[in-house]
Amino acid sequence: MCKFVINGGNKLIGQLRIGGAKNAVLPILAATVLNGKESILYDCPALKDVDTMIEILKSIGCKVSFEDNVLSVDSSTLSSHEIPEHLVREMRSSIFLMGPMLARCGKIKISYPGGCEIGPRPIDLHLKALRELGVTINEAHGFLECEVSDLRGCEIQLDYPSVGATENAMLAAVMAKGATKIRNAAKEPEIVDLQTYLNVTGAKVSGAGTSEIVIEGVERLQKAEHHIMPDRIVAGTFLAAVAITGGEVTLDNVVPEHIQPILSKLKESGCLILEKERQIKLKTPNQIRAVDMIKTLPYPGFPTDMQAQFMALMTVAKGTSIFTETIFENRYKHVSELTRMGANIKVDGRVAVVKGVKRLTGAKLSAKDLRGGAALVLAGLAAEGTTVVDQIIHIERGYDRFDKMLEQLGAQIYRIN
Ligand SMILES: CC(=O)N[C@H]1[C@@H](OP(=O)(O)OP(=O)(O)OC[C@H]2O[C@@H](n3ccc(=O)[nH]c3=O)[C@H](O)[C@@H]2O)O[C@H](CO)[C@@H](O)[C@@H]1O
Ligand SMILES: C=C(OP(=O)(O)O)C(=O)O
Repeated sequence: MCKFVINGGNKLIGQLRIGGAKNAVLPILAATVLNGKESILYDCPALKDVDTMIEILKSIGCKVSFEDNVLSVDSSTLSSHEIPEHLVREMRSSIFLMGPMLARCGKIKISYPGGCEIGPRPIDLHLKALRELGVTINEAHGFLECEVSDLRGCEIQLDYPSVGATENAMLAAVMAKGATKIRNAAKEPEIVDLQTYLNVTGAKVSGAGTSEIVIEGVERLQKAEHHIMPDRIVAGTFLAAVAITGGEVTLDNVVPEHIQPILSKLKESGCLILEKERQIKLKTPNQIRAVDMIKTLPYPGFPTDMQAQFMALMTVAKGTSIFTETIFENRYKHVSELTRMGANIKVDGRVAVVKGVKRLTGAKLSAKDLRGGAALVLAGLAAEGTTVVDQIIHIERGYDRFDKMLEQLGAQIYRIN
């Protein structure tokens, strides 16, 4: 079992380049099935989830190569519509294969997806959208067997702006007969990145980034090259990591507009932020102040994927902060671990009250999920003494060379196999 060992107390100072976004590359990788040709993706992060998606693509006959953050997929050799269960169970994002496989082959057999334990994650909205496009879905023994002879454009009203359901519906509709309109669509920047990739292949998608997306079905798609957008959650995580240590940083390859809700809370906590076109500078004040309300919401609200890391920061802030997690039911698994370091946090249902303490102390901890695990590393960077975080397999689902990037800023962190 791999672990991070962190000797806390070093201020993080320096400059970093942020890589491509996990939540953009995963649906785009699934989308590469659609064109039946080559797709070349630049700035792909080397993540466990990306490896899993590559394994899935290979298992259904695609040719894939991945070197120096350039990923190439040739889906002309696609030969199977059955996605191996052990791979599907490794991550939630395997569900993104549904839309593209139905569009390309008219069928898919897939098990229910796995992923981090952050509360129930139903897929009813995905299935409802696919059914509206004409798909027949049989659910039995933990598997979904889906078939469609002709996908037909339709109007889809999402009951909730689910990121994944919006993307799956877009992917299925790209080659449907006629036009599809998705109402109450999620507005996350990663959906705009998916639209950009799809349109490079010749799809006709518009409206991503707003709550209404329109897809005019096309008959065939071309080969494509695309640069994956920068990871806004990785950027936010490094800003919080620097702030918790009282440091100073310049981040390159970030889109300030994508992380406004995070920047706004960092400013409230006293951090000085300077924004340029694709760069952010952060300087920490002598004492971080508590931010009274952090409520997670769909984009452009405060991202649930930054709740844990921001909570780590608030454990050493002056004053009391209140978190409300509105997206996932059980996304406070980092709390019991932070408490072992001396943090003062009380959870009642979806609300967590964090009273800042003077210092955290190093402890032996376990990462229970991706962002919660990253939050423990952040706390370890600020703590007195040594912190050991095990189960880092969760962290490595979403952070490419997390230890090396932190080390580049002056952290004392070691990865032990
Ligand atoms: C790969 C990826 O992009 N993952 C992100 C995506 O996950 P994901 O696409 O799974 O998140 P959704 O937006 O779908 O989920 C939001 C909420 O809707 C619920 N829901 C979702 C689908 C459904 O069919 N039924 C249903 O009830 C979920 O349980 C959750 O409570 O958005 C989340 C919310 O910003 C992020 O935390 C994840 O990092
Ligand atoms: C929950 C997350 O991802 P996923 O949807 O891939 O599990 C995340 O990125 O924080």
